[in-house]
Amino acid sequence: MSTVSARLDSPEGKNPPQPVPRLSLRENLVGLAEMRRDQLAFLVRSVRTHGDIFHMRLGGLPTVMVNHPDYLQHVLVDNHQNYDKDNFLYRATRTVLREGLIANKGGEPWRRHRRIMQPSFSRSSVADFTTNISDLTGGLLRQWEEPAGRGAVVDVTTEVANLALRIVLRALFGVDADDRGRRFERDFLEVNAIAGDFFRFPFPPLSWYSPSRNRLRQLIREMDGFIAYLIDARLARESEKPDLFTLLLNAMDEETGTGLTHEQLANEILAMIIAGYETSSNSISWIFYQLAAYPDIQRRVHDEVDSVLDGRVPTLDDLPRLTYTRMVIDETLRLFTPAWQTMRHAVDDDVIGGYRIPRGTDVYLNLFTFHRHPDFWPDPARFDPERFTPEEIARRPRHVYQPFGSGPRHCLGKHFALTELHIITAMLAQAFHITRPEGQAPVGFAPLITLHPKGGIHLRLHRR
Ligand code: HEM
Repeated sequence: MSTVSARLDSPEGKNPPQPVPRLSLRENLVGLAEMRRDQLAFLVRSVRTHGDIFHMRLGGLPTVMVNHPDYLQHVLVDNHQNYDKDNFLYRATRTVLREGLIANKGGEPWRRHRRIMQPSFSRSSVADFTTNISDLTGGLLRQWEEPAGRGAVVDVTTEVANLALRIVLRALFGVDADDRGRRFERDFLEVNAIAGDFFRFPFPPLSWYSPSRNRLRQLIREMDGFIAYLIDARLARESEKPDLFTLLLNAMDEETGTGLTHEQLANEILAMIIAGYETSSNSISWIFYQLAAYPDIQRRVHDEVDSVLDGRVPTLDDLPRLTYTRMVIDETLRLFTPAWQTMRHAVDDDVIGGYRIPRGTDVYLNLFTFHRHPDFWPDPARFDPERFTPEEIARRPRHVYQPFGSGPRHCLGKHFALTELHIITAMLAQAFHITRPEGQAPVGFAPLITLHPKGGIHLRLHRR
């Protein structure tokens, strides 16, 4: 255990809080260059060298990185009132997502929107979406039969991104994505790359005029155009039952008696779509990749879906019995956490694990390094679904695993996403045996604002 973790043993208040250990000027300068070259390697090396809490310059800006479960619990849950999203990462993200739920700074505007949207994402509401998920997945699997028949390699990442976008649009707003959906995906991937670069090296500012900043503005305009098109399409027809769109449209602020403005509505829709398809589609890509990489694990998933489903399309009631499939999903979300980094801003002075956090500090939480913490995950880089048996889960402190975050700002779409991943993985396993193309180099990470497979995942499908 690192010396920094050991400090947790001394109760706060007994000893005066210490300043957070700082990287030297030289380490920060080397780090700035290394971060641009290979952000993940830099972060992994930094926590290995400096422990669970340290002050560093992230992209040149002062930040405190925390990497211990108790520290994340403190920031996200126990003292969450002291931490909002008025920080470097979310200020940059707000350029795209504006004041939608994910990037919203916090406080009453966030609470009000969360209250409005929460009921549509409860476990029972998600049940209504499952048929859409299995219908749309069935459609993609049918399309894949032809390339599978001739042994072709499929661009899984692109196809699955489109599937996840269509699922979120259909489930939440009742409309289908046409070619505009494909364009939106391409636009957002480019936005994600520009924003990821900016996070590594925040110059020039996003508001400046330079080729990449102009391009960003153009992409945002195109994405806004897509949202306007969706809203118009939705308004043009009656919905049989109240959907999220209707709820948002009719939402009233009890204090002022006013609803969401057109602009706020559009911002929420954009945020929901991006949150809803980007992270899920990356997860599905990585799940497929891991199944192809580990034939024994894939065989166990095949056996499970065959015995539980016996050829049927999975329903919500089947999911609790697809336990091994779920363990594969959980382990994939540990190692390939798509929403891999977040930040908070200390509103007031605080103490984390005996260290002083002055008001105004940006705190960086990185789930990529966190989910590889060697004190909690033996042989952390190894892919091993057995870590998620009920016994193993019970043996670990609860908050060492949080692909969906925790506290009041945890993922609104967690049940939606897990249901989606479970159904899609089970249906894929029913239909295909998947392999990696011969001689394919291992797929690396592209650390954008979300964590992508570099170059996408391409796999060979074989009909079962
Ligand atoms: C595997 C898929 C997903 C993962 C790993 C994921 C992960 C996360 C994480 C870690 C956060 C918290 C970020 C923070 O604390 O700063 C978050 C927030 C959020 N997620 Fe997800 N998410 C996924 C899918 C979804 C889906 C499908 C939706 C909606 C359809 C969604 C909607 C949201 C929203 C609205 C927030 C912001 C909540 C708030 O600030 O109140 N997510 N997600």
